[in-house]
Amino acid sequence: MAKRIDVENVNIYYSKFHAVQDVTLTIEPRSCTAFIGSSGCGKSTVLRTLNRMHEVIPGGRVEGKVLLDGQDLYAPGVDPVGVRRSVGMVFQRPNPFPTMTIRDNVAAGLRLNGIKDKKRVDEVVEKSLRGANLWNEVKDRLDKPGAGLSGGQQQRLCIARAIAVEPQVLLMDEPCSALDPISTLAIEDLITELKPKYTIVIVTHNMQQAARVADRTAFFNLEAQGKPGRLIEIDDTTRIFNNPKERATEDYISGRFG
Ligand SMILES: Nc1ncnc2c1ncn2[C@@H]1O[C@H](COP(=O)(O)OP(=O)(O)OP(=O)(O)O)[C@@H](O)[C@H]1O
Repeated sequence: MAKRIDVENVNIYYSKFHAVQDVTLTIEPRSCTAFIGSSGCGKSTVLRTLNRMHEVIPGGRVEGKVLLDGQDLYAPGVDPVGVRRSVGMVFQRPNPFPTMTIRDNVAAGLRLNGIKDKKRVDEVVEKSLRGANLWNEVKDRLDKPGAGLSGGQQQRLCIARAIAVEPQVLLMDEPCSALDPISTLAIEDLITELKPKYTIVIVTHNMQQAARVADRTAFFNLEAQGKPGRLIEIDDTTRIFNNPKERATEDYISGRFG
């Protein structure tokens, strides 16, 4: 189910602004890769090119290739909606559909995919909520609004919603930044549990978090304000944190910069 992602010579623009320059990297399946780096260096922008969300932004443009198990997501004729189905995304702020029940939040994507049979929908809802470690907390209130859950529960609901459609890749853009430490640990545990089945990419400002959950870490940097962000290096997380190849990475990791 999990797929390998190869990013090849990707340049990313917001209208005329060249936001990210010439990124080439590989993201391995059945593992978690963290994107770290100082504010504005393009981590979220790169993340959004992995499921063609960048082009939803007016003026958003991508050059280069993003291959999912060898298939270019940007090749002519590829349907971006299909791409977003196989490459799911969880955002910084939990964003359940506020008026929908917990059950309907998880089932939303299934219905869009044409799965309407109630028994089947209920099975997938339970499996997804169990997968997101939320089932025991919500099984007696599936018909209550998703907005009534705590922030941490809402974020796990969003993860359940994302995994319900069985994506091959899960992108997470600072998924814990709005959460308290206990909820953050719950999400980190969940990432560790999901890793064997998915390709996970997480943007995080929290270096301890990257060290805890990520097998590989990519460090991005800005040469100067107004210049495009660049990938400095990607390597095993232990290597990035203990023995990086590049001076800029070491400066960032040791807090001398950023
Ligand atoms: N919608 C947008 N329109 C125009 N420029 C944008 C837009 N979103 C981001 N940018 C610019 O692109 C660059 C990269 O932004 P991005 O949000 O990807 O960085 P980041 O590393 O994720 O930052 P942070 O850690 O602060 O979230 C920045 O210069 C930012 O101002």
